[in-house]
Amino acid sequence: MGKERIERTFQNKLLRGEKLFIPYLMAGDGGLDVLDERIQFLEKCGVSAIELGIPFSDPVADGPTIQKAGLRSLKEGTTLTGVLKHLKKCKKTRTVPIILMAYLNPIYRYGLENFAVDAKEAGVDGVIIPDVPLEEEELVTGYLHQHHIAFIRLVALTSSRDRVKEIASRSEGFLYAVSVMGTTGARKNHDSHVKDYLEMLKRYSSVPVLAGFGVSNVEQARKLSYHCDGVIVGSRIVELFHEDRTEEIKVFIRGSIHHTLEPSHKG
Ligand SMILES: O=P(O)(O)OC[C@@H](O)[C@@H](O)c1c[nH]c2ccccc12
Repeated sequence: MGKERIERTFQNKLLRGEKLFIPYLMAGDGGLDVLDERIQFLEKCGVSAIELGIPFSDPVADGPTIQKAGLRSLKEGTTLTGVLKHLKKCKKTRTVPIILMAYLNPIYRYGLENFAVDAKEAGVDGVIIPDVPLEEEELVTGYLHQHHIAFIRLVALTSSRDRVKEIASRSEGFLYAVSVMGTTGARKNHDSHVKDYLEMLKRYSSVPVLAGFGVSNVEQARKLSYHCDGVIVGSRIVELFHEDRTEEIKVFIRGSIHHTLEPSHKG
């Protein structure tokens, strides 16, 4: 359960020579009824974990695709409470680790301690709260740790080396390497210095490093994964589910994970 489950699952895949792939889903996009079916589909595709977003009215880090999905989900009446209840109901049939992604506001309103208790009960293994900076993280990490939930940290291309070292030394589950400047959303390509950034993170981090933001095809996933442990894909997956193009999701995931001739190097 929790942090250990994420780390064990990832380690097993890496040892088999697979790259990691974490798709992002907006909970409640298409209604909560389709959530379980989508999770099961992604499990069958061989994903390493699923990042499940809680819709929020003011998603500062999100680009247009995820913003729109959030609005659709809010229209369906999705709440954090509803998502946790749903996850709890379907807990037994799931095998893949679940990482909840929420802005601080809904969690704060829920109550930090209640959130940790209920998330644990619902089978949540890790949490990403992008608007909690390093300096404030103790606000949430105490409760999360009590319930063995991983607090997944993000680093940005603009983070200073000292900050990167500090974040990497605290990281648990995996380290989320934000690989573009700006908001979430598909991009044509990544800056050439991203590979140096990923390799630097690999040197400092004791947990797997995954690159996210702007990854929208197999070629990009492979290129980035070559320099780290895998990728996180949001906007493209959200779009393909919305358009019912599930076959393309399968091709994207399978093509991204089974390609490791060389393992990423660790210093
Ligand atoms: O959509 P992209 O560019 O593929 O990026 C992943 C991203 O969507 C997902 O991890 C995410 C969605 N909302 C976020 C907010 C902050 C950090 C990460 C996220």
